[in-house]
Amino acid sequence: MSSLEEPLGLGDLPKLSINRLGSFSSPRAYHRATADDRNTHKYNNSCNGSTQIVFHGNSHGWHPQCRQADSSCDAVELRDLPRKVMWDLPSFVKIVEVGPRDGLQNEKGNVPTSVKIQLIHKLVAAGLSVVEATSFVSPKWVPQLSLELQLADAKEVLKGIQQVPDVRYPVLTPNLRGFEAAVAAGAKEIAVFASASESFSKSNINCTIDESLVRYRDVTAAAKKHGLLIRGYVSCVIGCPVEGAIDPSKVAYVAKELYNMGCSEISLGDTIGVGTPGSVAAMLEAVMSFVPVDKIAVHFHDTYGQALANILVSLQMGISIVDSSVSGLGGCPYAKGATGNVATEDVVYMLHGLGIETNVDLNKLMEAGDYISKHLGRPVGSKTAAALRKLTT
Ligand SMILES: CC(C)(COP(=O)([O-])OP(=O)([O-])OC[C@H]1O[C@@H](n2cnc3c(N)ncnc32)[C@H](O)[C@@H]1OP(=O)([O-])[O-])[C@@H](O)C(=O)NCCC(=O)NCCSC(=O)C[C@@](C)(O)CC(=O)[O-]
Repeated sequence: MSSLEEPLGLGDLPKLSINRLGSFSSPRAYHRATADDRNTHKYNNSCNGSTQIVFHGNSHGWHPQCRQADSSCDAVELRDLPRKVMWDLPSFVKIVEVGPRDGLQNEKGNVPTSVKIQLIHKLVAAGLSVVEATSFVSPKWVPQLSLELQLADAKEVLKGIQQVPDVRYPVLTPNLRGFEAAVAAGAKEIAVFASASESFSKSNINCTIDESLVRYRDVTAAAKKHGLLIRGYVSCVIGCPVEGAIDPSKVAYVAKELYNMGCSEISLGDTIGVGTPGSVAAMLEAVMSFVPVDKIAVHFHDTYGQALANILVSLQMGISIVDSSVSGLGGCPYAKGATGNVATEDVVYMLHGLGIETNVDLNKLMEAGDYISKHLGRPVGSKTAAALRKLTT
């Protein structure tokens, strides 16, 4: 695949060249089931993944039953289905808001520094505890004027934020020069960003994957010396605009290296948004062989409208950190055609609908979305916000 026109199907996935994990089940979910449930095999799935649920009509109505060779699995009551499908979900999800950086870096017109600062304040007021603030990258090394315009004021943005205790404001640093500038501006958390695609690594940060890892070893060592938290990104975890499908083992390799050099969170970016739940599950399975699940974040661009489905499958596999962008702002200046991140409002709406806590106030979040959309002169990019606004106006 050399463009965004064809979706990546499961059949397109390259073979894994690493050991696969046996199971996704989280111990939390097992504990959540009652002892009775476990004894009657309702939760402790004895069907070993070969189960098919079939529906049988009888005098009691429609009941799904497990169809399997050894028939050791009890019939499952229909009323248990929602619980069965949702049993592995976390009770709390931490949302990492990337709109002020990942979102605004792709805007063509200039966004004043004061608007960026105000946006960050509004996002924090909505309850978001991690807001990626800006990026200390080279203003010279950009394919579009947008990035230069949007990130030239990184220092002013970081200095201008009234930082709230217990809120994290990570900033992107591609090298030691960016790291030093970030520290001088008061950064307490940095993010390094590598790629699982050689082509994207070259176009984004002008070096090979291995060269970037050498560079990030210096940056992370310096960050640890300063006692800073470090986030690590892997881009193009499903597909690359040039190389097409990316082997999950490549993603796992880069994620493992970043984790081993001290990144406390590894964010897996579907930069061009081509992933579907099947390809995402295979990629996560590979990464989870090397990085603990509670250290993994998912970062979906919504180019093909797959982001919420991909988030759901990630949650089912035990992930509880999700990156998103208010009003779906963004794109990537190095990935032509890719749209913004999944909208934070839509993620919050889905999570709350699933009974998952986020500590985010959806109304206040929509105010932040209205604020930036108004400034950019366009309608809000969140379906949830658009629908709820229609109801209230
Ligand atoms: C990595 C480099 C610097 C290599 O770029 P290079 O040209 O190889 O670097 P260099 O060391 O040769 O420096 C070139 C010039 O830039 C200056 N320079 C060098 N570094 C800095 C710096 N930190 N801050 C300010 N200036 C800097 C440096 O001083 C020099 O200036 P000159 O000597 O010619 O006057 C460049 O390629 C770069 O900045 N890339 C960043 C690109 C970017 O920001 N991409 C978007 C973010 S990644 C993303 O969006 C994906 C993500 C994270 O969201 C996840 C996902 O969605 O998948």
